[in-house]
Amino acid sequence: MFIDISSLKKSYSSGLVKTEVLKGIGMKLEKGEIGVILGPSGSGKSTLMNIIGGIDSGDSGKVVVDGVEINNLSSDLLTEYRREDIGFIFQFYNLVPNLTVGENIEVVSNISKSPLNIDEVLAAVGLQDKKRRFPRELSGGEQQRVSIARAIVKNPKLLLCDEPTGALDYQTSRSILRLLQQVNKKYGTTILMITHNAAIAAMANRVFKVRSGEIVEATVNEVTVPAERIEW
Ligand SMILES: Nc1ncnc2c1ncn2[C@@H]1O[C@H](COP(=O)(O)OP(=O)(O)OP(=O)(O)O)[C@@H](O)[C@H]1O
Repeated sequence: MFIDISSLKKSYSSGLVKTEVLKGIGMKLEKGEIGVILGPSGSGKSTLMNIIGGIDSGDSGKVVVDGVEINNLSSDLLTEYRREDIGFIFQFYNLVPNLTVGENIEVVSNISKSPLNIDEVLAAVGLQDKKRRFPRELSGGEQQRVSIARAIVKNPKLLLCDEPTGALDYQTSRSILRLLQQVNKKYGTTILMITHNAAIAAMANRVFKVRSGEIVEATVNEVTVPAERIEW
């Protein structure tokens, strides 16, 4: 099992008030699968994903990714895990505004142990002719493609996507989802994606419904739907 989480708990305290955000999460995803996390605002989706990505840590429970218990890693090893193994994609693309498309990808590839070729990655996201543009000269969908290229250039084991289509219109969203599916196929990258949009679940191998810090339903799709055929 590539991701194997059990009894994961996490609370945040402010003053005397303690809020339990994750109340004993259990979740499994196989290598090469696409998983979708669905749930209302504030249910704990981003907290869960941030713990899986080594940005945040759980209070108790086990989080095993590719055989490594990441809750026990030293801070140096956790940094290495985040840098080498995880690609992050967010709703707002977080590109560096004064670097070109090529340079935005290069800064990540430069610090990676076994990066993919930048031009190959740009071609994979359909932006080979935009390498010298700046982010402000691109549409939202194109900027998200750059952020996907930046995430995959390090050839991560796991791609974590937090509402990757949240800021995009319908057609652009579908093309981004299609691209993520293509990345999953081409590079065998395991993908875990948060969304509010239940229709997107059809493209996933596994779907996790989160409510108030608990997984209330985990389903396996025997057949997945190509993103271009999903409608909402
Ligand atoms: N650093 C923090 N300190 C205190 N509370 C936090 C912190 N991060 C998250 N929370 C709280 O934890 C709860 C879950 O937040 P989280 O961002 O994980 O939810 P979410 O399901 O991703 O929501 P959304 O869909 O709106 O992004 C919320 O009530 C939030 O206010």
